Order: sequence, then C-alpha cells, then structure tokens
Amino acid sequence: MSDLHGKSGTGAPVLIADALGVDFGPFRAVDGVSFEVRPGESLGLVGESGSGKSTILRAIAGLAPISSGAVRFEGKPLGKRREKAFYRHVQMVFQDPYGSLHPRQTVDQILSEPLAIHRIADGERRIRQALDEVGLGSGFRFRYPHQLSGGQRQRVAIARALITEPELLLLDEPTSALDASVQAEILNLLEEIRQHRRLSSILVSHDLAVITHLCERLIVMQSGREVETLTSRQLVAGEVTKPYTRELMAASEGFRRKEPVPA
Ligand SMILES: Nc1ncnc2c1ncn2[C@@H]1O[C@H](COP(=O)(O)OP(=O)(O)OP(=O)(O)O)[C@@H](O)[C@H]1O
Repeated sequence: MSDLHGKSGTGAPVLIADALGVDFGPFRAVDGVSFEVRPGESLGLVGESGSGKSTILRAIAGLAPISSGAVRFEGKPLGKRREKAFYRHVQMVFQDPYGSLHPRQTVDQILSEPLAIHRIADGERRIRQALDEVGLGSGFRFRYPHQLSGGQRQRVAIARALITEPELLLLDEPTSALDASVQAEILNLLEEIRQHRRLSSILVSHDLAVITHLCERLIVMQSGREVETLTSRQLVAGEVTKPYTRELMAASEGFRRKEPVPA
C-alpha cells in the first residue's frame, strides 16, 4: 500500500451525499443514499446493472436531478445547475473511450479544450505533462482517436480529466469496455495517479476485483438503495453481513478466487 493510502481519509470530506434521491418521473432510481468521500480516498460503488450506480455519479456531475436529499462538494451544497468552475474541480471518465472522444479532434485539441474553457494558462507544459502522466508521451499528441487503441483512448480520456487538476474524479466503469490485459494496465495507471496526486475518486463498477483493487471502501447497491458499506479488506476477507453481497461475490468470477476456502 502506498503512503497516500495511509494518509488518505484525513481532513474534511471532499464530497458528502446526504440521503440522495434521484427520480426519473415516477421511477426512483436512487433512494436515500448517504456517503462521504475524504481527501485522497477512492470510494467504490458496486451492484448489479440498474442498481443506480451511474445515476449517483451523474447526479453529482449535474447530469441527473437531485430530487431529494443533498450533495455537498467542498462544503457547498450543489443546486440544480453547476457553475463552470465546478467542472474544473470535478471531472468524469466514462466507460466508452470510443464515444467519449470527439472523432475529428486530435489528442492535442481534446486536451486543449478544457484548458480553454477554464482559461488555464501554461497549456503547452500541461499537455506534455498530462500525456507523460498517462504513459502516452508526445508522439501521440497529433493523432486522432481512430489512430489509437481502446486502451490508448482511455488514457487520453484520463489525461483530459486530469489536465484541470481536479480534486474529485468520477469514474464510471472506466475499464469494462477494454480487453482483460488492457484493463489491468488502466487500473494500474489509475492506481499510480492516485499515488502521485491527493486525488479523491468515486469508482463505479460491477466488478468486485476492480473495486477492491482501487478503493478503500465500497458501497454495495441494489435497486437504488445502499445494501451495506464495507472496506475492501472486509470484502476480501469475506466479512460481509448481507446475503446480497455474498451473491455478488459468488457471481464475480475474478473475485471468487480470493474468497477464503471454508474449513
Ligand atoms: N435518464 C433516465 N430516465 C429514466 N430512467 C433512467 C435514466 N437514467 C437511468 N435510468 C434508470 O435508472 C436505473 C438506474 O440506472 P443506472 O444507470 O444508474 O444503473 P447502474 O447501476 O449504473 O447500471 P449499469 O451498470 O447497467 O450502468 C435503471 O433502471 C435505469 O433504467
């Protein structure tokens, strides 16, 4: 475990969700979920498809309504609209690196856009640094997305998210569209970035192995509700209290190997 793992979790929470509810018409997608994310901490959201994980991230990002409860970022309650400055401090990485990058923009243009939006100076140095940080280097700077592999595209999406130096990263299934070997590379990259920056993150995944790799704590979700909150250590040790969490563990192929063998 890195130093940062040791240090994370101290200080005032970066984000607090207090009984967050999200309704789409009569349908309640998220039903009173509460959690906090501390500086440098990575919080996981796991659960089956449709359990409301992505909706929580979207509500924080202002892409889904906060119908009830409250979300505070750095102490300030989030209203209906997000100020432009919010997106400098909170960035999101989506599952699909093919869909999330503009096909007619070069990597340079993709990385320049957030700098222009937020009027951040020193673009040249930041672009070079961001490309280095995600392991691409300057040789990729003038390529188009179709000239990159899936893993390289996701590295560009991560560089784009990091270039504004956010405090909070929202990661929505960032590896699930990738081949297993590339998945591992991107997970390692995200872990390295966590070690270098005091960056908080919320990671959505249906894959328990991915969550325990990157997160100290995780919330198990079902039908928009929190089933239980655990540390990754508790999950790996099988110290879970809810049958639903056991079902998820049994269904997660990569994770089954880590379950303790019964005496
Ligand atoms: N804009 C929307 N309008 C109506 N219903 C929605 C909308 N967005 C999400 N939902 C519904 O809310 C529920 C939760 O969806 P969400 O995408 O958050 O689940 P998830 O746990 O992230 O699942 P997955 O892993 O499949 O993405 C689903 O039943 C979904 O159909």
